[in-house]
Amino acid sequence: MRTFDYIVLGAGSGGLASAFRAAHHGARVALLEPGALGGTCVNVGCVPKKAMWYAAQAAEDVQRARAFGFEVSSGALDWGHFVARREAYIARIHASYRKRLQEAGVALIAARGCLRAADRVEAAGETLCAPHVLIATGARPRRLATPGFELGGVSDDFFALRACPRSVAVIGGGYIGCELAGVLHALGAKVDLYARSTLLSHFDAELGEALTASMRAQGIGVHLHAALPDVRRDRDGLHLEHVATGDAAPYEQVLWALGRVPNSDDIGLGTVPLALDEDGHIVTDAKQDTNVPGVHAVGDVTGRTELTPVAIAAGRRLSDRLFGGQPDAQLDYANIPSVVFAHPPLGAVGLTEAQARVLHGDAVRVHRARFTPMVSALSDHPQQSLMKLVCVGPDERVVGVHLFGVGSDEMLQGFAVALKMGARKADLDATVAIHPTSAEELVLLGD
Ligand SMILES: Cc1cc2nc3c(=O)[nH]c(=O)nc-3n(C[C@H](O)[C@H](O)[C@H](O)COP(=O)(O)OP(=O)(O)OC[C@H]3O[C@@H](n4cnc5c(N)ncnc54)[C@H](O)[C@@H]3O)c2cc1C
Ligand SMILES: NC(=O)c1ccc[n+]([C@@H]2O[C@H](COP(=O)([O-])OP(=O)(O)OC[C@H]3O[C@@H](n4cnc5c(N)ncnc54)[C@H](O)[C@@H]3O)[C@@H](O)[C@H]2O)c1
Repeated sequence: MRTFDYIVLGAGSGGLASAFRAAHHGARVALLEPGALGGTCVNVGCVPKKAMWYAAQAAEDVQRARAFGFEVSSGALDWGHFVARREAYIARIHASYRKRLQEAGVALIAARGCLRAADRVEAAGETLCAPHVLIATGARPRRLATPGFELGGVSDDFFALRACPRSVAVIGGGYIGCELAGVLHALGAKVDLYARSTLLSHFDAELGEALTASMRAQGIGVHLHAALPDVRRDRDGLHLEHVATGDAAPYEQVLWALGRVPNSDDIGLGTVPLALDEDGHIVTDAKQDTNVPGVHAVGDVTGRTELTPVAIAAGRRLSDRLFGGQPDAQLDYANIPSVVFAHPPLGAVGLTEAQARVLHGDAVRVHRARFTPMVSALSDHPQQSLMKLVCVGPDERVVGVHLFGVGSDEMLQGFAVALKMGARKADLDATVAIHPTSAEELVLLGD
């Protein structure tokens, strides 16, 4: 039996970050991973998704260049060529992780881990022992028993595509549904998007409305309040049942994007009774501790804001507390910014207007700007931008920043710092604008 200070299940965003930080503090670490290093984000999430988003942006840039007067033709993307580039980039990330783990002295074990006791993990027939065990096993796409589900694919299958499908039905109006619908449309597929309520219903309602209008203006069929369809294959393609289908039907592909389920069902919870919530997430307290002493969890398996930087930050804080002499280290889950890489992108930090009104009633003041960004005006593109500040109280503390439009993805981070520091609307007003940009609208809302 090998003994360590820390055993980490899962080398995704959270597990890797926590393992590196623990090793930095001098802990002897075992890291267990049956799949590719980097987990969801690197292999079937943020990284290949952003690569496809860049390809889609390039397609839009070609259109724009034509509108500007360049003599360029907009041919289709050689999808296979681009995927080879994308995968080469990912292979470099794998190699870099492998090297860094070696340098840090982390014992990487290419096997699935299974809890046998609070301080014991079995992996590839070997028993490992440590006073602290981290579960960072992530999540996987939700699959339903609905008829014909297997005729469609999930986000993992999207990344396995080697050519652009002619027509696609995307089912699910969350992050992944909106992002992949946008990419597929920009790269030449006819796309219909079906959502059971509105798009991005956890975001400020005006952002979802702006995205819906923008997608429709671009030619994506957006079907809101649609029932979950059954899928049937006919000679001419895939048919959806129980919904009024759009122009792109029948479809060459159906893509399900219905959320994710935690990887908590196959890690030995029969022997170590960790508390789960009703969706199977491992319940953790503010310090990432579970109900079983010595067993901790971070990232998607806990269901607490399923984003890479959140898993990383929680994993690092945990190692700082366990091995770095920082007993109070813990992640503040409030005011986490996030971006949806739609076309155009959108992002938000803090409270939506509706949340602020529930909490603060009449003390809420909203400032917004709707405008045509210069790049759209120059190319006669219908794309609009929307920027919205939600403020509270007589001194108008900024409690929400909501952005839709070109550049939002890169613009939000700095405003998230300001919000976290307690910025007032007057602080934004007192900041001199950078001209000509879209970002300047946020400091000119009072003028
Ligand atoms: C299509 C898509 C796009 C996304 N885009 C973004 C984005 O742009 N920005 C963003 O912030 N987030 C994005 N996310 C979310 C982000 O990928 C996740 O929040 C993040 O990867 C979670 O990290 P994690 O460490 O909890 O889990 P994961 O990264 O999923 O890692 C878990 C690891 O555990 C391993 N494992 C499972 N069971 C065991 C076991 N028993 N023993 C050992 N190892 C095990 C798995 O093989 C996996 O490698 C996206 C997700 C998807 C699906
Ligand atoms: N840019 C980013 O940061 C980014 C990108 C992709 C994913 N992610 C993360 O990954 C998570 C998973 O993404 P996602 O888009 O799969 O989840 P999501 O929670 O964002 O959206 C899921 C969608 O599926 C719908 N849905 C769920 N069950 C359904 C059912 N039975 N019938 C009909 N509709 C149903 C929901 O109403 C929702 O619209 C996100 O929550 C996010 O945290 C982040």
